[in-house]
Amino acid sequence: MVSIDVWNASVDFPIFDAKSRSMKKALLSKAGGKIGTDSKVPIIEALRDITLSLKEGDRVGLVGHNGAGKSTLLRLLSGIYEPTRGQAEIRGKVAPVFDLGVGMDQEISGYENILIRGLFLGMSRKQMQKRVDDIAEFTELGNYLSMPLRTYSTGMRVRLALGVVTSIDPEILLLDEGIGAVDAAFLDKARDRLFDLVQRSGLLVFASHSDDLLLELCSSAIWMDKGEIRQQGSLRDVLTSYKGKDPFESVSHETLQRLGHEPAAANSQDKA
Ligand SMILES: Nc1ncnc2c1ncn2[C@@H]1O[C@H](COP(=O)(O)OP(=O)(O)OP(=O)(O)O)[C@@H](O)[C@H]1O
Repeated sequence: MVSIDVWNASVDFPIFDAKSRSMKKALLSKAGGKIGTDSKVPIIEALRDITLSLKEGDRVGLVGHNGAGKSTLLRLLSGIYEPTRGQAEIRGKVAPVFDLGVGMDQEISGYENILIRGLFLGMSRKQMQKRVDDIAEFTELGNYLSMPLRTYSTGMRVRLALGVVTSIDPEILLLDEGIGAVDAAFLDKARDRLFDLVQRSGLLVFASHSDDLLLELCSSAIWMDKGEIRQQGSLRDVLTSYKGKDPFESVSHETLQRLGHEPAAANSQDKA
């Protein structure tokens, strides 16, 4: 059974090269996590006293301002970061998709990168070999797939990375917003694959600043604020508190249609 449980977890980052007064002062003036100044070394408290319990079937959106702790929380939930205090227990195989380019090698071909990236995301060699043709077709990269990755444009890299990421079968899928930042035309093409990916993943946590993507992929949400959970609940409730207005008022017409909400009906309270 897939699940993630976190009890009173905190993640601190000591900044060893920020000893001078001016640096401390500069750090103190920045937005983001709290900066402790009790010790000689400034400490950024990226996460403080996080308690949450996620189970199979959960589709959780992570929202919050820049530096609120969303990426750090994703790394804690993936097991990449150990809590400085408290505990985290992760049951299930995690596919962390924080940066589309991670796990790619410049010197090897697109085909070889498909395999390597798939292994990195927890798939077996056999599973990836079965998916190669489908991924190749999706990317529309043709003969380029036999060329080294360093010959690709940025957009071509994104196509390849997105093709691989949307082909995996994750138990726990942790997505950072980068995936929403890809070229709009290609995202349109990738949308169905992304949706299918989320459908077949056991548990999703998705950090994003895009209401449209959150509404399409998530049903509940966590609002992070200065390293703490400020609110947790249904996606619509959390987004309404965070943004100060109902997200259905500003979401695009296309998204409303995809969600099966006509604009006129979307304002009624019983739709969620
Ligand atoms: N490796 C690190 N070393 C030091 N401080 C860090 C590190 N990673 C994150 N932080 C700090 O932790 C806090 C939370 O950062 P995090 O990246 O989790 O925020 P975020 O909510 O994902 O922000 P954004 O929306 O801008 O991506 C910030 O104050 C940031 O400066």
